[in-house]
Amino acid sequence: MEAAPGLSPLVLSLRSAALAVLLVTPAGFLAADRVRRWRGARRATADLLLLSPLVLPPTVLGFVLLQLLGRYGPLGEPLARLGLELVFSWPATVLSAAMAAFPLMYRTLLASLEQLDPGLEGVARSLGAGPWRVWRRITLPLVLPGLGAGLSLGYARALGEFGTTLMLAGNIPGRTQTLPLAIYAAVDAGDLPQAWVWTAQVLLLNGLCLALVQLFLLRGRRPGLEGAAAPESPPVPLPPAAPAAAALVPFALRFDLHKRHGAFRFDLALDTSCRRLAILGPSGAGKSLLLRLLAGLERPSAGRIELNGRVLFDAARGIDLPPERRRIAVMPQHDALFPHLSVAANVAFGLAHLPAAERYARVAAQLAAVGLQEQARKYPAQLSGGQQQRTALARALVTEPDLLLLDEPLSSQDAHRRRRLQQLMEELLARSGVPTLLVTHDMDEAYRLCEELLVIDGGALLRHGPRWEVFERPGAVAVARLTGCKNISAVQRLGPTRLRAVAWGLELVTPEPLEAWTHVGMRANHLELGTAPAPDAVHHWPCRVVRVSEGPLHVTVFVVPAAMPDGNGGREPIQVELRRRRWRTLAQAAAAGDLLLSLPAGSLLMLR
Ligand SMILES: Nc1ncnc2c1ncn2[C@@H]1O[C@H](COP(=O)(O)OP(=O)(O)OP(=O)(O)O)[C@@H](O)[C@H]1O
Repeated sequence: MEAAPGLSPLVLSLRSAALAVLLVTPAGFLAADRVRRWRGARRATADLLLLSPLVLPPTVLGFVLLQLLGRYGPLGEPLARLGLELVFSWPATVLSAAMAAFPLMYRTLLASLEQLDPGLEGVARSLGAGPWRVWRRITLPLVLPGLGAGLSLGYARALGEFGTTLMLAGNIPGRTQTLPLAIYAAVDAGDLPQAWVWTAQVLLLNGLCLALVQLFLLRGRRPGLEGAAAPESPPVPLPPAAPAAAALVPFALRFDLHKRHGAFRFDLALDTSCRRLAILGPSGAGKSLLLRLLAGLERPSAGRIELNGRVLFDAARGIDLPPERRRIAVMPQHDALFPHLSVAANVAFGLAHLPAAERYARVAAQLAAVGLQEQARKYPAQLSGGQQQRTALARALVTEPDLLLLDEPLSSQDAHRRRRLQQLMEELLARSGVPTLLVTHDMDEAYRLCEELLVIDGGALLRHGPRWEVFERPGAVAVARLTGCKNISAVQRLGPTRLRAVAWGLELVTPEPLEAWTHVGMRANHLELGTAPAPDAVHHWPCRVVRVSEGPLHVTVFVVPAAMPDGNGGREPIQVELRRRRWRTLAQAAAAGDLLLSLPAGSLLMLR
């Protein structure tokens, strides 16, 4: 344990600081990785404790350590019995330096870890990577610049440690006299030239460390990967569709999930064999939470998940397969591509278990399927938004998962790109036959891409059924609204099949007895405007236009029944959606007040 007498302060300092940062690196990593997942009081307390060596006077820290580790201290005594005496020996200089370096290492790593896209690690797990591989291939490379900066800062701080070292290790020349102590001793002895020699060494070393910090911080910005984003490439010509082999494999998803997040309760059960299911719901309904629970990225408090007969989770039987064993791929809202890996490496990430030749062939085929062969060597930051989405889709599909979870995959795209990506997605999903759960706010997307709709709100099921049925018979006001019905009114019962729609002051005859219905709805694009009643109209009313909102293709016309006074008596206007061309032919009649509003047969939604 004892250093050979006569070691120079420079060597002693370099050694203590190096051993100190070696000690605090894993500790700082573990602490930062743990604390980044905490919030609130737990987080604040941990931060306070872990950063305290930074703010406590070093002599106070040294004194406390001396009391703990001294020969008669609560830790020193058992150590002494083992023949280990820490105080006033060179290991005490290492410990003192470690106390100084730890908070800087911890803080720098925490900042780096918090800058990581939280979706990356989850996506990597869902692609079959275990926690260790995720750490090695994703987390570590991405926090490497932060780690480098933390090491340099910690080393610089450890080199300069004085107060704690003096208290705990003493100032023993050749054994515990590090550079700061040597400067103090030289000044004390009036040997200023010697003090300057040591000072120059400290300044040089610290300067080097700080230069390294800057270098690492610059590397953290990865200028090499931030080339100009590519312009959107032309539409992808897909080869003729081959029959989807995977579509022949029967699909069955059964779950009954329960989870609480504070006041939010999630209780949802489903049994489906539909290969394309869209999940609709307002913001905060629990859509993303459902995907996280299914993928194993969050643990339900109770329940069961069964996919194609495989039990993925069963709280009662203590089964909880980790995400990498569920064969459920996730594509989150913001594609979560691994920024330090090329397009090809991103796509290959989930194929690590395959021999290189097969992996290469599968990646090449998948890149061709999404039209990205030319971009294989590029990094995500060099791609356009649409290309990034295609890469994320390719990365998920290439693993041939049993289930693909798409969380608003196109929400960040502009309208033009969105339509093209939608088409591509429709083709790819049909061709691959991979069963898909799609979370979306876009009704059109849900209808085009999926066969069944699941409507949820407040963590509970509102409606589940084939898409046409949910659209045509939504049943509940919330479902009608969520599926885009813009005209909804409470009703007043006038007879078994007669009612007044209160919001519009209109009398209506219903196709079925009123029963428990409390509201009616009329979809804007089902209603018709014209100078004569529509041929299949069950109701028509003279109406007056109160406002027109023009889109590039469609026009929303707000009308009120003509009989109503100006200002429509506080009643709501009815929205009618028409193609622009059709509206142009009606403009004159609208100006003359000759318009009729028609409700075609079968268009009245009965709601409760
Ligand atoms: N880790 C968490 N801690 C606390 N609350 C959470 C957590 N995860 C989800 N919640 C709560 O659960 C509810 C559902 O969240 P979720 O993200 O699933 O909504 P969503 O339907 O996907 O909404 P959006 O459409 O806006 O993405 C929200 O009220 C949210 O505050």
